[in-house]
Amino acid sequence: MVALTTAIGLMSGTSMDGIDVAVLRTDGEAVVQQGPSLFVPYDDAFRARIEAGLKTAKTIAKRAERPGDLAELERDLTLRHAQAVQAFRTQYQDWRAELVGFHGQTILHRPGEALTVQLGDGALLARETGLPVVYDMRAADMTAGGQGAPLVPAYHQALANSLAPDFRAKMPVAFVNIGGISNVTYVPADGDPIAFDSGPGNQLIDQWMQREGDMAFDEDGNTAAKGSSSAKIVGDYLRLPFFSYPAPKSLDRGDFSLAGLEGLSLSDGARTLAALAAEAVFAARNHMPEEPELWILCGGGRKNPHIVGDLRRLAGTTGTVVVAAEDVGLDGDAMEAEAWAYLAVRSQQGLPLTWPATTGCRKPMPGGVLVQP
Ligand SMILES: Nc1ncnc2c1ncn2[C@@H]1O[C@H](COP(=O)(O)OP(=O)(O)OP(=O)(O)O)[C@@H](O)[C@H]1O
Ligand SMILES: CC(=O)N[C@H]1[C@@H]2OC[C@@H](O2)[C@@H](O)[C@@H]1O[C@H](C)C(=O)O
Repeated sequence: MVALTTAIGLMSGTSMDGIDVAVLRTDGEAVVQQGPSLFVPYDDAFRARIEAGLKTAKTIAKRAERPGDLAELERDLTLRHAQAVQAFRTQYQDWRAELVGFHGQTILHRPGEALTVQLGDGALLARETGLPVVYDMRAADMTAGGQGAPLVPAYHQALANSLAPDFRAKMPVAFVNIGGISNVTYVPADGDPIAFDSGPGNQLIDQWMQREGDMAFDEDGNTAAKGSSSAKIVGDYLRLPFFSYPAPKSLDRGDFSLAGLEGLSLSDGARTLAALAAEAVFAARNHMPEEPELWILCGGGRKNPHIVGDLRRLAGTTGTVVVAAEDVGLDGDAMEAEAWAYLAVRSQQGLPLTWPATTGCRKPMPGGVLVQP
């Protein structure tokens, strides 16, 4: 009989809006059973501390350095994750977790310098929760020449293989995570997935709404609904060198900016950036060997009807179909946290987390650091 591990996954993404918690029971190969999930938001003050931490992090030259108040921020962030685990276990007592997969918070990502920094103290989390913790899952990939991101493709591949027969018949499929940054995973019928970061997701929209409208994000695309998009500005973004770099490739949060939108109204800016998010995802097909038959959307951007509508229109021009994760029986909010649970189990078993075609590593790479409580 296959041994199953029940693992909790914890993700604090580039949107810096809070902690996603999910639980999974798996053998590290096929997904066996997804459990419940929980989102624990950060308060505004803590979010502002992370934002400030991103600036401080720019001075980091070696990944263990914690200049300024980053050590204190790392401790507080870890304690918040411990509280999130506690809240989750109290709410879902039937799911007795044996392991935690801890992503932490990326504060710096410079793949060209083999430098990626995630705040998150695995040993402290293990002590606080009393559970073994796997963390620091990006570093090993970088030592093997990889981008250190994205890591979710291993899980996307397992999900693709567990789709209902109707959807499996649609291989190749592309999973699209529209978070702060968007990343795509192309899963062929046979062979390893191809993956890379595809461009800005919600991050520029969020920055625009915060700067111009004093709102955290464009909820349900309500602001964009009053505006129209500028094809010229979208085109200018798409001509930036990133889009023609070969895959695999990955992005840091600071790699795209709002420069170029000056003078636009709040609603025109929101609409233009939604169009950009959709075009950037669609442009990912330029790096795929075949047209995916199905695009499966996850992450917060699937709730912006303009991003989804534009992507549907674009996909329609190639006869391909766009669905939300929920349409194929998956949870588009919990998927990243689930992935961290899945990757933790793979890490514990010494299985690869990344492949040459997902991050550019020289050979399939295991990764992650296991700490006992
Ligand atoms: N109802 C909604 N309408 C429009 N946009 C939404 C909605 N809900 C969430 N979003 C967008 O989704 C973002 C959060 O997405 P998500 O949680 O997938 O990001 P993340 O996991 O932090 O990012 P990443 O995957 O890059 O690490 C929010 O910042 C917001 O821009
Ligand atoms: C360095 C880092 O944290 N990258 C994140 C970020 O957010 C989306 C995209 O950029 C992806 O590369 C990655 O997260 C996902 C979850 C991943 O590693 O698969």
